[in-house]
Amino acid sequence: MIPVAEARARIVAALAPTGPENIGLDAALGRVLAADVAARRTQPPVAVSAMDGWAVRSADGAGPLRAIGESAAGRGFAGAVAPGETVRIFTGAPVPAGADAVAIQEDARHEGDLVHLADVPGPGRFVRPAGLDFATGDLLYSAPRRLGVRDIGLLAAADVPRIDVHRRPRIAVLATGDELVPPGLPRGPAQIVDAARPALLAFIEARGATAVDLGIARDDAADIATRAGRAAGADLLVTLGGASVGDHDLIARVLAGDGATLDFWKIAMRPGKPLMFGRHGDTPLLGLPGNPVSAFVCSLLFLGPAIERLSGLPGAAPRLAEVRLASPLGANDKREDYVRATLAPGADGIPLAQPAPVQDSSQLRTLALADALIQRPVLAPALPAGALVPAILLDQI
Ligand SMILES: Nc1nc2c(c(=O)[nH]1)N[C@H]1C(S)=C(S)[C@@H](COP(=O)(O)OP(=O)(O)OC[C@H]3O[C@@H](n4cnc5c(N)ncnc54)[C@H](O)[C@@H]3O)O[C@H]1N2
Ligand code: MOO
Repeated sequence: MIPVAEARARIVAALAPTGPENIGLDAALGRVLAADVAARRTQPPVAVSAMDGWAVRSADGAGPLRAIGESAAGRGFAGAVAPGETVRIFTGAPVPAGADAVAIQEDARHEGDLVHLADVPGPGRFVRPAGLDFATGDLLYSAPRRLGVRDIGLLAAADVPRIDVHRRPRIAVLATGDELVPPGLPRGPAQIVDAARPALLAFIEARGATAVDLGIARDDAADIATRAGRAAGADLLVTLGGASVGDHDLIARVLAGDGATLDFWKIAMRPGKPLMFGRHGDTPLLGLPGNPVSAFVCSLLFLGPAIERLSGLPGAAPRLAEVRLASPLGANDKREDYVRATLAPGADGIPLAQPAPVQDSSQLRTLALADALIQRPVLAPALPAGALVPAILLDQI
């Protein structure tokens, strides 16, 4: 059994980022930049007003000033403002030559051609200078970076309609087990519903990769090998189940006979001990345990970073937050433990974590209703209620 951090490091080190592709901004959300991006324009392109009011020369004082025209957004005033003059101006409109400030209309009285100011703006007041946000050639982003909603806005503003991003990783998923039947189909009395594969497919899509569903293989060497063969060309093959040592746990044996090599098999973690990693032909292979909670926790701790790495990012461990135990926890053994817990608001702002009383790795309900996974390091001592512990928050997952 190797430690969790070492397993993750070995997985990430064995994977290389996918190559670049050029895509439109409309498809950019969640994608990872493969090249730096510079602004292709200056924003704002000229000095513009931040308010509706009057463009003035601040040195003119309260006036009265003579109104000589109008500057609207997208349609500036062609002339210049001479001493004693003003131009009606609106938010986003170019500040005319000669003017150096804007008086907001609430502070101005307009009678015929004459404008009186109740409050005289200082130089630059309510003027957005050219390039306030960015200028042509400014480096906006260094690759790699996963693009969020705000990034789409900035790229659009910078007139960058297309970008180079890493190709979406293609992750092939193969479930195994004679007992598995997809949801909604007829089942024999000892059969169960395949729950881990739909969850895994959803996890992959949620992480910005493309899931390639290879279905459910029977506990049969030929079926497993045939289906695994269809993963050729994928960036990663993820198997589900059959990872342990039982007579019907065939993944390691079948794939080894089919040209797979294993880098490691079994990690010091609960749930998720029988995790395996290696290669099947040219395709990296991640073997997840079949217990659905184990499969999810392994996805979170290893597949997530693997997808990140394939996407061009570093492949970091999930972030840990601090929570406070609502009840005591026993001492831990040699396996790093991830304990399902619900969270309640704590008096001091630190959430109070209540571990589920039973932590069996078959129980999807306690997983779905959990708010956090408390991390228990190897050989952690027993802890009383009130102790602070690290946890992965599940609210975004
Ligand atoms: N003698 C030992 N037995 C087991 C060990 C061990 O070290 N020695 N490890 C245990 C641990 S820990 C785990 S985790 C499981 C992992 O086993 P497998 O990866 O071989 O998974 P299966 O045997 O195929 O299935 C385990 C369990 O999960 C159910 N399952 C499988 N796939 C799905 C699915 N897609 N959806 C829902 N449920 C699924 C399956 O029916 C089994 O109940 O091994 C322990 N045994
Ligand atoms: O690791 Mo298994 O995942 O303990 O049930």
